[in-house]
This record gives sequence, structure tokens and C-alpha cells, in this order.
Amino acid sequence: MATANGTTSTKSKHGVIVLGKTRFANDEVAAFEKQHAKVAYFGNASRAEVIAKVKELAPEGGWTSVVKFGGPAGTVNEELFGPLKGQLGFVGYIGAGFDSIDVDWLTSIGAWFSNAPTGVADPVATTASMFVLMCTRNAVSADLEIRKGGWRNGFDYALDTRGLVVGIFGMGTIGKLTRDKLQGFGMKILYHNRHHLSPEEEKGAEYVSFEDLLTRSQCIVLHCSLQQDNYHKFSDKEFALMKKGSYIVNVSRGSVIDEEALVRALQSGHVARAGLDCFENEPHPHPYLLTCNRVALYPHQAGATHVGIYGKEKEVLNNLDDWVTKGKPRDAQNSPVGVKV
Ligand SMILES: O=CC(=O)O
Repeated sequence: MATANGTTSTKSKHGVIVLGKTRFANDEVAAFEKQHAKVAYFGNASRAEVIAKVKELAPEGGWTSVVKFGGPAGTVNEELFGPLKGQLGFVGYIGAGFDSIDVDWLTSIGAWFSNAPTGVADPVATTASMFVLMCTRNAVSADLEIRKGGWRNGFDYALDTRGLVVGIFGMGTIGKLTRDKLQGFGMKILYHNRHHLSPEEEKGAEYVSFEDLLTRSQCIVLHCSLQQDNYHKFSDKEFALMKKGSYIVNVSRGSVIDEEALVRALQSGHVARAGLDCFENEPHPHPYLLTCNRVALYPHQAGATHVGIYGKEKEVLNNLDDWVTKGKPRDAQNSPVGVKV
């Protein structure tokens, strides 16, 4: 396309819909706006508003991509983007976990999907480690006791971190970072994963069966995704198999734990303490969890550091760029190659 000063514009032929807003990668978004034929910003529009706007834009054609930095709650699915079928080729999402994306539907309409898997890996691992330390030191109870005028009432000596046996469920990028951090405190790391890692990748962690993870760990840390059949993976049976007085930390997805079963295990004392960043019905943790002084709570913000969020935002844009320039996003979680729409 010729511009006013006679040069040739290098704009792509792509139309990009932006859901939500970036917090840090604003210069990058301004630059990307200049690279593409058209950009529509939906900001923090509600689900109903997005559905209406998509219907309105679709007949124009050329809306080939969506980047989701936030925006409407609920699943990214046919209800939201159905009218873009035939033109949509890429959806990039700011989450590492993507249980809120109907990837099968995107594949069926020939669209690539990428998540943002590494930007927040380190901060999530740090938060997981923080919870492990809070559990071993009984930090929530101590804090609340002092605030209400007490001191060491009922306090027993804490478990030492040196030699503490921690079981990591899901040894991907984040699990490995948590392993590294906890090994720094002298903890012994067990892990269960879909694959047994090579000794170089294990770095001293011991691969065990799921049952051994439950029975041998003093603290279990969840780093799995919800996609891989992990719904209610931890319920009454699994809590009963865990050591009496052990701890559980969840920085993955709330529904990996059957929250009612966790409450029963905490009430009986079989699970002594927990650190939770995610819940089955966010933003409403089970009422018992709000009253239990053996549970540390966090509002699904385990990865939310400045560097982490900026990293995620850039990952989304890099994936869009890959798709535009090479036809495949680097963090593709599906492959629509060969799908005829
Ligand atoms: O929970 C946060 C994420 O999946 O990135």
C-alpha cells in the first residue's frame, strides 16, 4: 500500500481484536498497531458486549486474530467468536493455564491457539515456595495470634525445612523452578509427572508414583494443569492417603482440589495446613477456609509481579508476530494444519 510520502507501507493484511488491556507492554502494543491492517480494542467489555461487537464487525471480514489480555469472564468459545469462523486464524491468550479456552472449537475452525507459558513461571514458583514456608512455620496462626494480643499460645516447634519431604505434582517449567527454590532450603523433592524426566532434567528430584507422592510427602505442591483430567484429582481418598499432619499448596487451578473434601481433611486435622492461590468458585473460597487460621490465602495472583505480567504480555504479542510472519505461534497448544473451514 502506498503512503502519503510515497513509501510503501509494510502493514500486514491482518485485523486484530484486542480483549482486555496491557498493563506494561503499551509501547509494544502501539508498535504492533502500526504493523497490522486494522486493530479493534474491546477493552474490558462484558461478555454480552463482546458478543454484540463481534457480530457487528464480522461481516467486514479480515479479522484474522484475537489477543486476550483480559476481558470478559467465561470460556472463549463459539458463543463469543462464532461469527468469525472462516476468517479467524489465531487466538493468543495471556494465561499459562487455558482451561477457559475451547481449544477444540478453535482447532475445528482452523485457528491456532497459544498461551503464555513462561512469563509468570518464576513468580508462581516463588509464591508456591512462600506457601511451603508459611505452612512449615505456621505463619498464618502466628500472625493472627499476635494481632489478637496473644504470643506463643499453643505453639510447638516448627518442622525444619532441612530434609522436609516435598512432593511436586506436575514437573513442568514451574514445577522445576519450585524444585530449585525449595532445594535451596535443603528440602528433599519427590515428583509425579506424566513423564519420568531424565536425570539431567530431574536435578536431584526423585520420580515416584502418584500413590507414593501422597504417602511419602510431608507437603504436596500442585503445579499441574486442569486440562489433563485433573478435575478433583485431590479428594477424600487422596487426602486420606496423605501423611497425618501434612500440608498442601495449590497454585494451579482450584478445581484440581475437591474443596469440600479439603475442608473435611482440614477440619479433622489430617491435613494440618494449606496455602491456596486458587479456588473452585473464584472469587468465593469455601467459607471454612476464610475462618481457618491454618490456611494461607491468596487471590489467584501467584504470578502477578511487574516482570511476570510484562513477560506474559510480550509472550502474547510474540506469538501473534510468529503467526503473522511464520504461520505458527511459538507456544502453539493446538495444530489446525489441514483443517478445511
Ligand atoms: O493462573 C494464571 C495463569 O494461568 O497464567
